[in-house]
Amino acid sequence: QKKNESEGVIFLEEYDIRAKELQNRAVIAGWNYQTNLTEENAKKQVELNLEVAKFSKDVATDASEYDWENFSNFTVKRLFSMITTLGTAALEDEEKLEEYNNLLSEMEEIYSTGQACEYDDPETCLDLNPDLEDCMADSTDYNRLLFCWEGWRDAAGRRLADPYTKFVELSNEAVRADGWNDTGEYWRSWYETADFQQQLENIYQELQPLYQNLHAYVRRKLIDTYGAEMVNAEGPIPAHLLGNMWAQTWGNIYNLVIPFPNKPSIDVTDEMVRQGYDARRMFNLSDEFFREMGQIPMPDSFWERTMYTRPDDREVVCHASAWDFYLDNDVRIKMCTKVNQEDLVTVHHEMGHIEYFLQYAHQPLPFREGANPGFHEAVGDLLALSVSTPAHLNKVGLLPELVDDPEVDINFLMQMALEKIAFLPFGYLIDQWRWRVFNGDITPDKYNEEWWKLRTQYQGIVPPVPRNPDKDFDAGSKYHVPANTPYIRYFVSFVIQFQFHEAMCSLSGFSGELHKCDASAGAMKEIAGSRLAEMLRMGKSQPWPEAFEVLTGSRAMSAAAILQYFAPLIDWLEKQNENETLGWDNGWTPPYDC
Ligand SMILES: O=C(CCC(O)(O)[C@H](Cc1ccccc1)NC(=O)c1ccccc1)N[C@@H](Cc1c[nH]c2ccccc12)C(=O)O
Ligand SMILES: [Zn+2]
Repeated sequence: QKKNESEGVIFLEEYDIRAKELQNRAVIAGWNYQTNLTEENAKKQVELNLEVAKFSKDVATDASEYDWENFSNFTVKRLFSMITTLGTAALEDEEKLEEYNNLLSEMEEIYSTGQACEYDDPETCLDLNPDLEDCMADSTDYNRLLFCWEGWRDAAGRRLADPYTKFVELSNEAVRADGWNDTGEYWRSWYETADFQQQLENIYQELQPLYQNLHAYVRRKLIDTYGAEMVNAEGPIPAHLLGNMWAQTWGNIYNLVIPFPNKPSIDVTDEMVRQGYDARRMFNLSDEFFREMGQIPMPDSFWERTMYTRPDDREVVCHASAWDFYLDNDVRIKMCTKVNQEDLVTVHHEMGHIEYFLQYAHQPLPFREGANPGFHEAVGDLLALSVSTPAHLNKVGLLPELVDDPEVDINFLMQMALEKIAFLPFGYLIDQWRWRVFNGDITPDKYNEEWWKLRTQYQGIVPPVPRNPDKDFDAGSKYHVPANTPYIRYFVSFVIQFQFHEAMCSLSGFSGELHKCDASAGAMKEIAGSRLAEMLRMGKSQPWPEAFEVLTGSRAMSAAAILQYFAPLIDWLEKQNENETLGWDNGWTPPYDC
C-alpha cells in the first residue's frame, strides 16, 4: 500500500530542509576546490559529491514509496518526478562513482593549469587566462597566433583525450542505471520538449544565411590583412585568425573589419582603462543596472565573498562561473576579470545567473533551476543588450554623445554581430558532437576527425596546421568539454535573449528599431522589470513555455527577434557581398609552412 498525497507533502517539506543543508556543504566544497586547486580540496569535493549521490539515491527510494504518479496536485507531482530522476547519481557501484568524480576533478585541474611554453625559452610559460587569450585577441602575426593556438591544444587538449574517453563510458553507464539511453538523452530531457532537436535545426537553418554573409564579409577583410594565399576567398577561414582561442566570438577582430573606419566605434575598453576601472567597479556598474531594471540588488555577502580577479598565490579555475549556496542568500561569482569590454559583458552574464538565484530562492530546492538551461544563460545577456547600446554607454559616461548616423549604426551592429551571430554555429555544434559521442555514433578514434568535420561544416573554419588523429583532442581545449558542462544552452540563450529583449522593450514603452532599445530608458521600465522578475521567480516550477509566456506572450523559440534586431546589417552585408562567394569549399586547407 503506497503512501498518500498528504503524507507526500510532509515528505517534501522534510526533504527540502535536508537537501538544502547537504547541497550547501557540497557547493562549499566545490567553491573551495575551484578557488584553490589542491589535492586535499579535490578529495573533499569528491567526498561531498559522493555523499550527495548517496542521498539522492536514498531519497529517490523513499519517494517511490508514495503513490505520486496518481497525486492530483501538479506541483507535488512535479517535485516527486524530479526527486526520483537521478541522472548520473544512479551509478550503483561506489568505486565507479568515485572514479567518475575523480576524473571530473582531474580534468578540471589539467585544463585550469595547462600552459604553453615559448619555443625559444622553455622557462617562459603562458597561462590560458590571461596570456594565451590576450595573444589570440591582440596579435595579428599569423605565426604568433599559430604558436598560441597550437600550444594550448598541445597543453590541454592532448592531455584530456584519455580521461575524457573513460569519463564518457562511466557517464553513460551511470545514466543508463536511471533508464536513459545515453548522457545526451538525459541532458536533452531538461528541455521537456519532444521535438527539441528538430526545433533547434529549424532555427539554425533560418539563421545560417546571416552567418554566411558575416563569414564572407569577415573573410574578405582577413584577406586584406593576411593575404590571399593564407585566406582563400572561397574557402574556410584558418581557425586562429578570428580573435578568439576557439573562434567562438569574433569581437576582438572588430578593428580589422570595421565597416566605416572614419566613424566612431563602440569599443569602451580604452575608456574603461582611462577612467581607472577595476573589476569591482565593473561589477558595481552591472549591479546598478539590475537595480535600475527593478531586480534584486546583490546582498552584502556577495561583495565580500566573490572572487573578482585571478589570485597570484594559488591555482584556481579561471573560467567564470556563478555560485548558489542555497542557504542564507549566499551567492557568489568566481571570475579572473580583465578590464575590457568583453569582460564587462561577461560580468553582466554572470550577474544574470546570480539574479536568477535570488529571484527563485523561495522555491523548493528542485525548482531552483532555470525554466530550461537556456533561460539561465540568457538573463545577464538580456540586460547587457540594453547596457551595450551607445545611448546607455553614453549615459554611464563610457562613450561620448553619438550623433544619429546610419553608418555609426552599422558599426554598432557589426560589433554586436561579431559577438552574437558569429557564435551561433559554435553554440550549435559543440553538443551536436557531444550527443553523438555519448550515443556511440562518434567513437574515440574518430573524436578529432568528426570534431573538425563539424567545425568546418558549421563555422566555415579550418585548422591552421594538420591535426594528428591519434594525439590531438581539440574538443578538450574548450572548457565545457572537460568540465562536462552542456553547451546547447548557449545556442538557446542567444536565440531567446532577443525574444526577451523584444518583449522587455515593448513592455517598457520603447518604440523604434530594436537594436537601439535600452529598456532602462523606457517610460514604463517598471512594468518590464516586474514582468521579468515574475518569470525568473518561477524557476523550474513549470515547463518552460509557461514561464516564457509570462514575459514574451509566446510559447516557442523563434529566430524572428534576432533577425529583426540585425535587419539593417543584413541589408548592408548583402550589398557588400554582391560579388562574394557565400559559404566555403570544405576541402580547402591553408599552406602549412607560412
Ligand atoms: O561559459 C560561459 C560563461 C560561464 C557560465 O556562466 O556560463 C558558467 C559555466 C559553468 C557551468 C558549470 C560549472 C562551471 C562553469 N555557468 C554558470 O556559472 C552557471 C551557474 C548556475 C547555473 C547555470 C550556469 N560562456 C560560454 C558562452 C559564451 C561565449 N561568449 C559569451 C558571451 C556572453 C555570454 C556567453 C558567452 C563560453 O565562454 O564559451
Ligand atoms: Zn552562464
